Amino acid sequence: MQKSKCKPDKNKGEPVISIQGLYKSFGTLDVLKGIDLTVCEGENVAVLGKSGSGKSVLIKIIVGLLKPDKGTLNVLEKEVEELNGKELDELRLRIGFSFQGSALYDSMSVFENLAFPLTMNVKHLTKKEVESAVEEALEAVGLKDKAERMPAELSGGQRKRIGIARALILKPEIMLYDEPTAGLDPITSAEINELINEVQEKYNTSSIIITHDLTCAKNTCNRVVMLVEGKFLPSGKFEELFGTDNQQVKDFFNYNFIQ
Ligand SMILES: Nc1ncnc2c1ncn2[C@@H]1O[C@H](COP(=O)(O)OP(=O)(O)OP(=O)(O)O)[C@@H](O)[C@H]1O
Repeated sequence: MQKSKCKPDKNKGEPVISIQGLYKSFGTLDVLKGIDLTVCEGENVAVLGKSGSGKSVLIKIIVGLLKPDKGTLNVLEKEVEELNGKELDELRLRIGFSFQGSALYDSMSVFENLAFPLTMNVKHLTKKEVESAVEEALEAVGLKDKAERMPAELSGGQRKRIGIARALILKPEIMLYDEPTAGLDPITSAEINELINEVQEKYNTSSIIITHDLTCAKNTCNRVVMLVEGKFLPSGKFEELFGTDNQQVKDFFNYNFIQ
């Protein structure tokens, strides 16, 4: 497959996600109707779209959890549809997923939550190596002192941070954030936005950030794409999209509060 070029940011590198002509339907419901998307190394891209527009379906296709009906999908130089189960698992280890609800194991301490994906996926690590990897991930999210806490003892913002630390523990090349600021107050949301930017800088991750939060999109993303009726509107910097004449974009922006 020919890779598309990245233009938006002069500092950004080669494409790490390249999607062309992607279609997905469920029965008579046509969700994705010819999606093209390129995400470059070190780039943060926000995917906006109203509820039910297909953002999660797109993410699931990217990580191989759903098969597209048509189209090509290249992730980290792998043609996803050609991978067998083992190869898909290997690819997924290079992708960090920050879930909307943080998805921590309630019966495990913060330390155990972070150590778990590491010991499951990397063989022959010493106890000391696991401890130092957990410590580094906790430090990256500013919660080094919370290793012994249980998830129930953390605030919503702290749980989000731990969820991000867990996604970072395997040093992913791509981060997928699903509504990273949902349910958080404006100050905590701003802290999470800052953390997303720190992760991008420190780990040089490329990210897709699914969000309804326009402040999050504005403050964390190099580029914004908007999913409308199964297709992406032309992408651009946040300000370009904000200033557009397109009525669907204007409606979306009018309905979503921006600070
Ligand atoms: N496995 C599935 N089987 C049938 N329909 C599905 C399946 N997964 C998603 N859908 C449908 O596809 C559409 C898009 O769903 P999706 O979860 O991607 O929306 P979304 O944009 O992420 O919404 P939200 O912002 O509310 O999370 C919805 O109508 C949903 O019901």
